[in-house]
Amino acid sequence: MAHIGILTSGGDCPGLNAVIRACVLCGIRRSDDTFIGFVDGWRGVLDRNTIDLDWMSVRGISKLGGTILGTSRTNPLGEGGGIEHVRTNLKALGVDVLIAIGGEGTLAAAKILSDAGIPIIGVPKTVDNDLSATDYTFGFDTAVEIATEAIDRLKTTGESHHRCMIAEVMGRNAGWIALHAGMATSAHAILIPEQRSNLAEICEWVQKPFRRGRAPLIVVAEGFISEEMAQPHYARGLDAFNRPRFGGIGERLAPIIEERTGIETRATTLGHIQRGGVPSASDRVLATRLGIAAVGAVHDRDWGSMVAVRATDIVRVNLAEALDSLKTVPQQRYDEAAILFG
Ligand SMILES: Nc1ncnc2c1ncn2[C@@H]1O[C@H](COP(=O)(O)OP(=O)(O)O)[C@@H](O)[C@H]1O
Ligand SMILES: O=P(O)(O)OC[C@H]1O[C@](O)(COP(=O)(O)O)[C@@H](O)[C@@H]1O
Ligand SMILES: [Mg+2]
Repeated sequence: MAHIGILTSGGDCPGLNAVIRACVLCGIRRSDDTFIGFVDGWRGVLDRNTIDLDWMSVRGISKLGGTILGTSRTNPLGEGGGIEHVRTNLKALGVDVLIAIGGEGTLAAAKILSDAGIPIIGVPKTVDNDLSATDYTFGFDTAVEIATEAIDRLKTTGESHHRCMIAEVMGRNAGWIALHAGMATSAHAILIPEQRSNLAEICEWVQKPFRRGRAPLIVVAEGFISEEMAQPHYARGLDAFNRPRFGGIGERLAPIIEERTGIETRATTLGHIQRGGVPSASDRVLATRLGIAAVGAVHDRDWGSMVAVRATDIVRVNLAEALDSLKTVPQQRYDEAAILFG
């Protein structure tokens, strides 16, 4: 029997609640574990702001988007925090082990705390699917579904008006959402951060389908950098961790494409819509399996590990392995998609 703390941190994504539910139900059934949830990620750890998580409080939440615990991008090691502060607060609350559900930022902080002797198990989450050591993260499938549905809609209005439509999707420095949603919607070009296409070839990919009587469709990832650009487009400054807040590359490209090709062009940024709403069935399943596996890791006292998916299996990896490098779109996956551009 263990007293387990759970937190969700970083950008939210569909499936977080399914992990929380699976952890709590599995822990209670398996070993009479007790649970508390930290409110708003690491912020709740620093402030000792918690809620009790029992059987009733997780009832029916698998299908809910967002996170019942709230989230934030608080740095537990930043101002007002620190390793000893975290250790003291967990001890005061009687927490034996912390399950941290987050992306590369959250898990980087978890790794530092774990190296300092604080028992932590990581669960990977992000719509961006950019975490190493796991084939997929929950939230990604739902984000791709939402983006695909939205882009299908952009296509019908684009076709009616004989316009070029640009759909901008999330993903930070990885092009996974763009690659998958772009392929699913038969985009005429998919622009991703991993590939520095130039404006001349982008315009060619727009003009070719237009000549065939089609409305050109471009799917662009928010972190895309064309050959002509010195850095990714961002106009909303930096976040608390000095990373650019992306968004707006589609709007930036639209007038350039319109001017060069003479084809009327409109851009739509899908933004946070991609992260909201109910998780897909497959994300619920993945999240539930990861939650069950996290409790397994707790009882094996496998501190500093992260549960992950490899093919169809749930495995455990070291947090260090997960943080080794960003998982970006490999050349072969891009080349495969690019055969159908234009
Ligand atoms: N390298 C790091 N070391 C320690 N803490 C980090 C690191 N990167 C990010 N964090 C903290 O974790 C928070 C969540 O990370 P973020 O990247 O925003 O979300 P995610 O966990 O979804 O990747 C950040 O706001 C920051 O405070
Ligand atoms: O919600 P915010 O703070 O505006 O951040 C937007 C960023 O969060 C994401 O949606 C998800 O990123 P994380 O998984 O790292 O939180 C990115 O695709 C996007 O660039
Ligand atoms: Mg992140």
